[in-house]
Amino acid sequence: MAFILDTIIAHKHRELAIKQQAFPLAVLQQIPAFKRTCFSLKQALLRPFSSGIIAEHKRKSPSKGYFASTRTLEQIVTGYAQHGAAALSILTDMTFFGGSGEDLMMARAQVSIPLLRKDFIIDPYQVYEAKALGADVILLIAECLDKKTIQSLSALAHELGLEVLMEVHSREQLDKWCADVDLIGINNRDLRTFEVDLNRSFELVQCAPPGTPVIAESGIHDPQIIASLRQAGCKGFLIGERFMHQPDPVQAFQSFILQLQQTATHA
Ligand SMILES: O=P(O)(O)OC[C@@H](O)[C@@H](O)c1c[nH]c2ccccc12
Repeated sequence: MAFILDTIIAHKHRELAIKQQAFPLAVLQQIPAFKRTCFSLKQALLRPFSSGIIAEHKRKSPSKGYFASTRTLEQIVTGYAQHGAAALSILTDMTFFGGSGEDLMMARAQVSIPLLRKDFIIDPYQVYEAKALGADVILLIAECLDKKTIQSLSALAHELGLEVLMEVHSREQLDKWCADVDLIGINNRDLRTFEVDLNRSFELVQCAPPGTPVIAESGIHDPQIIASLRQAGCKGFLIGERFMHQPDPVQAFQSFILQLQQTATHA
């Protein structure tokens, strides 16, 4: 059986062909968001007293199915921003994660903090699209891309004023880093087996290129672990399920932030 990641990428190629026909580049470039000035995720994470939390809007996942949240995207993103999220991650993949470009556009209309377009980017078209939908940062998953492609997609992102988050899951993938990569994400979840191991972040943060802030991604459920990850050198913490799995993700986020503040003051 093919791994899910291979299935997703094959699907992205088909989706791309259809989208490029329906919305040619010239059309994307006419969308007002295409001309906006982006927010910097790098700066948001390095700001003193930043919570460092990048809260993710995710409707479902291939491993968990639909999440329990009963709130609208608008309620969720405004709540996260109001209660101290440093940035938001918005899933735009529809088939496997239930998201869409409209989700990103709706989030953009609600909040003025950095937005990460969470998708499987394999082609320049998707970088233009990210800008037109209102994103500030794109995700490049090292597992799916060779170094040359990471270089060219990152250079294009910078041309459009977007930042680049390169996601890795192994020491070797860090070698795909190039100067246009602004942030490193360490995914604790193996995208091939779905296994989660928080030690990935603790191990790989030590190997990250200096000057490129590191974000620990996936499987973070406990505010206490954030203090340890921070001590190890992580500047950002990408959290989805922990909140989306609650009927009221905003309330869950708020009490998480409170606990986080308490652990910080007792440290
Ligand atoms: O829901 P979690 O375990 O808190 O994880 C969030 C985020 O890290 C995860 O959704 C993710 C990380 N990298 C990805 C790449 C594609 C899709 C999803 C992801």
